Amino acid sequence: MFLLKDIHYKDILHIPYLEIKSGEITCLFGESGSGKSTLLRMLNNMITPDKGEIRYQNQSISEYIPMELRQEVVMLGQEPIVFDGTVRDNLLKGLEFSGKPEVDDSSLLALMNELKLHKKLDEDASKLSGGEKQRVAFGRVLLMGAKVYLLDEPTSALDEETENSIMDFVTTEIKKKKKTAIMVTHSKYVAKEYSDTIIYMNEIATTPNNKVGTGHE
Ligand SMILES: Nc1ncnc2c1ncn2[C@@H]1O[C@H](COP(=O)(O)OP(=O)(O)OP(=O)(O)O)[C@@H](O)[C@H]1O
Repeated sequence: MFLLKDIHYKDILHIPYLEIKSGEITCLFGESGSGKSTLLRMLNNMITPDKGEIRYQNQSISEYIPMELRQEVVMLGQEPIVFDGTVRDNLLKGLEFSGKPEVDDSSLLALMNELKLHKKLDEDASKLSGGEKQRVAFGRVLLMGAKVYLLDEPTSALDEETENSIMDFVTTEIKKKKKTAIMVTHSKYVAKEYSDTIIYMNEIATTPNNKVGTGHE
């Protein structure tokens, strides 16, 4: 689904060659500062490499209209974005931005239940805890029905039990709907339990602190 060739970005990341498969859940694993978020942001053209080519579905990513690409390859960033308004407003925001029809309250409540978000739809989203905000942002992204989900530490603010329960739900949904996910995680357990492929940054990339082929663990 993605093919990267000889990518250079500042002195942060150099990736000689990388393929990411369609229909899989791929985890990016590596030490802090190894360029995981940078790589993720390249995949929906939020960052453009200085050199090299990224292909998405056999076409250079630079040939896509960025806004259209980002609706198909949707990003859930490390810091959850919360808009002014209620939990409902926040869940529906992605659909609103992409011009898609709204979803009724019962579907929103069913999604919230799966995300272990036991809050009212009319609740002020700014009053939610960090972990709750993260799940509202996750819900918003899931509702968008994208082809590819770029998930940057989507469960970092959650306790282990909630994290596992949400990962169970999300990965089942992604597989059922034949979507693709590329996820950054610091959890070895999450990477091993929920991914089809683990990409170790120290094996695919060179950074100032890092050489290709140094192996992992
Ligand atoms: N726009 C930028 N300009 C300059 N340096 C940047 C920029 N974005 C990221 N960096 C640097 O690039 C390196 C990689 O950052 P990145 O956020 O991709 O790492 P990461 O592996 O996701 O880290 P973490 O696990 O801590 O989130 C870091 O040293 C960071 O400071």
